[in-house]
Amino acid sequence: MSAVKVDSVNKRFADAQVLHDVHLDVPHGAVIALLGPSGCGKTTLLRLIAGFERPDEGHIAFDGRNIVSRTHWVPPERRGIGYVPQEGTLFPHLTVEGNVRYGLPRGSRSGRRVQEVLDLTGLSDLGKRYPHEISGGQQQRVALARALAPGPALVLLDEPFNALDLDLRRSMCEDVIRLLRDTGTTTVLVTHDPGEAFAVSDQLAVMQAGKIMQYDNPERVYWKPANPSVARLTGPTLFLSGQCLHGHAVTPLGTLPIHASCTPPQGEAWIMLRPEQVCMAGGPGTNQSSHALSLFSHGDPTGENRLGKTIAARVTQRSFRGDHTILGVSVAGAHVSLRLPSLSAPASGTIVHLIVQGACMAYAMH
Ligand SMILES: Nc1ncnc2c1ncn2[C@@H]1O[C@H](COP(=O)(O)OP(=O)(O)OP(=O)(O)O)[C@@H](O)[C@H]1O
Repeated sequence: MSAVKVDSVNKRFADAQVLHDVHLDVPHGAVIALLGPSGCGKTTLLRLIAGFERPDEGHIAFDGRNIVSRTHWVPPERRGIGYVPQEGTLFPHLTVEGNVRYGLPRGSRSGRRVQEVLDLTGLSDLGKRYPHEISGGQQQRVALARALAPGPALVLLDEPFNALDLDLRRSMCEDVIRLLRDTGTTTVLVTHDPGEAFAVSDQLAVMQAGKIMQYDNPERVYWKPANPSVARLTGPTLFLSGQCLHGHAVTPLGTLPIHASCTPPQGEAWIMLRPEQVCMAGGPGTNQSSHALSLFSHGDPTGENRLGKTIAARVTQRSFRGDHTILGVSVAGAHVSLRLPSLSAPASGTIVHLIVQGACMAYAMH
C-alpha cells in the first residue's frame, strides 16, 4: 500500500495554474525527492500534502485514508504528518527543548520524549540554548527534531538545509535521511540540487512548470531522461543532432546505440549523451588508451555498453574548471562541447580520438 497517493491534483493561485494534473505515489518507508527549478510548484505540492493549502481538484490519500477530496478535508493537525519548512521557524523565546516540546500534542509533552528526540538528532548538548545561540544547521536540526517528536509516519522536508553551503548541506541532508530511514519514516524531500536528490532518494520526481515530467529511480532518471528538459534539470548534457535508424543514431560522434527503453523518432532527432560517456581513446604521446579501455572492461552504468569505433576530433577550445575541463572539439563538421577530467585534458589544437561509452537517448526535434 502507498503511504501517500496524490491523484489528479490541480492548484491555481489567482489566475496562475501552479500544479497541473499531478499524480504521485509514495511507497511506505521510501525516500522520495521532488526536484525542479525555482517556482515549479514543489513547495505547493508539499503544502497540499501537509494540509496548509487546498487543491482545486484532485484527491490525496495518506496511509490508505482519504485526507483530501471534493467532499472530504482532514485538517493539518489531524493528519499526523511532520513538516520541516525551508528556514527560520523556531520560536526565538523558547529554548531548543522548548521548541521540540512544542511539536508534541498538548497533554503528552513529556520531558522523556523530548530527551529521546534530542538524542536521536544529536542535539542533547544544546537543549538549554536559545535559537540565536546555535548555528543555522543546528537550528534546522531542531526544526527536524520538533517535526519528529510526535513520531509521524511521514515527514516532508522543504529544502531544510538550503541556507548552508554545499558540502555541509549535502552531509547534513545525508545524516538526516539516514536517521529517517532508521526510524522507518516515509520521507518526501524537496530539493533543486540533483546531486542531493540522487544521493538520498529511492525515487525521484522531476517537476517543471507545475507538472511531474518523470518519476523513476535516480539511475533511470539520469541515464534515460523522459525528455530534454528532464535531461537538463538532472545534470550536464551533450546534445547532438543525428538521424535515427533501426535503434541506432548516426551522429558526429559515430553511430551510437539508442537505449532499448527509448522510443526514438524516425529520422532527424536530438541525441542526448551525458558528457562523461565520451572519453579519449588515446592520442599521439598520451597513454589514454589503456584508461579508456579499462572503463569498458568494468561494465557500463548505462547498462547497454558496447565498444564503439574511435573518432578523430580537433580540440578548438579549452576551459579549465578545476576538477574538469570543458573542451570544444571539431568533429565531422560539427562543434561539440566535451567535459573531461582536467588531468587528461589535452591542449588546444591537439587531435584526439574519442570513444563513446553506452547508449544514448533520442528526442523529436520540435
Ligand atoms: N500563496 C500564494 N499565492 C500566490 N502565488 C503563490 C503562492 N504560493 C506560491 N505561489 C506561486 O506558485 C508558484 C510555485 O511556487 P512554489 O513555492 O510551489 O515553487 P517551488 O518550486 O517550491 O519554488 P522554490 O524552489 O523557489 O521554493 C510560484 O510562481 C509562486 O510564486
